[in-house]
Amino acid sequence: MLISSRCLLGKEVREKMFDEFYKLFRDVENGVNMISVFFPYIPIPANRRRDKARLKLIELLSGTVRSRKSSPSVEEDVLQRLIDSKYKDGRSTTETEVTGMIIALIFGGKHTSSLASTWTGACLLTHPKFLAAASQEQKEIMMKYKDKIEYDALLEMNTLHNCIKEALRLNPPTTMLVRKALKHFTVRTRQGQEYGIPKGHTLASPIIQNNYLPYIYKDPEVYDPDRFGPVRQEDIVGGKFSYTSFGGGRHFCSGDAYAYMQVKVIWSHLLNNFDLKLLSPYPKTDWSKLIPEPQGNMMVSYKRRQLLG
Ligand code: HEM
Repeated sequence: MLISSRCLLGKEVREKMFDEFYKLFRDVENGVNMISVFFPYIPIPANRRRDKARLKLIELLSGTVRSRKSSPSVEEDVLQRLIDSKYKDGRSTTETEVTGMIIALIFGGKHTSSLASTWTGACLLTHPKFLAAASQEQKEIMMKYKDKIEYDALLEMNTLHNCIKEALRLNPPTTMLVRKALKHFTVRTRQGQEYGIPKGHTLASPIIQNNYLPYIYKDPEVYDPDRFGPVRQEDIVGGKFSYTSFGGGRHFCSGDAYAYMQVKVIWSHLLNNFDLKLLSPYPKTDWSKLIPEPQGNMMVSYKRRQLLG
């Protein structure tokens, strides 16, 4: 959330109202659960808190957007980009639109990225071979970049990238891709069966099943980041929609590069500065959550090494 608040929300939120924003955002998150997907306005306490918090968030962000719009200074963040954006017909974005988009971006990106970090940790700390490979890569890159985690350094972290990607294959934060058929079409399976999809029907594609297909991923249950390495490239060999943790097609996640960046910053810092050990077993998944997360607490012991930048 701290990273998001810097890059997406801007310095006003980060410097003046981070705690308040964070608390309100948590109330919004807690109001988005399985019940609220089916009954979004059912009058339960979580939904009441969610709606109250959303109104307050809008008030906070609108104030920031208004003062930016009337100020000559220009900030370097997503909030500013949205404020300065124009539609094809030349119309500027409104306060309400910018505020809504910022809340949607934080919503789409915060929980997913923090879970990606958690699952990456759970996978790395239970797979010494890949933990060693990721740590070795950090040593080499930090030596090259003189202990600074810079943008270019992050782009070179291919081993860590694949470790994150594989953690997300096994534990995708989004479970389903849902689409409405705008026209009738036919789907043919690998076995040659055909299914007609009538216009107007809703289709759900379960990411968790796509990511475990045995004809695409060798030993799909196994955590094996090397499957994405230059030799095997299982997701590319498997075809266009083989890896769907970030969706696919027109609505492919627009924050995927940013998400990898955030998780790499976190794990690069941890791998370089701490000796970590997972004390609890590899967590089970809590499927009751809209965005499935590790069940219970993950206990990690840490020993600080010499602190790098
Ligand atoms: C590990 C982290 C993330 C995962 C696993 C993830 C996953 C996804 C998935 C599966 C979709 C497609 C949804 C669909 O097709 O129905 C999606 C869309 C989207 N994501 Fe992410 N996401 C992540 C991080 C982020 C971040 C950090 C941002 C922005 C800051 C973001 C912004 C978006 C947006 C705006 C869309 C909608 C794109 C569209 O409809 O055109 N995501 N994401």
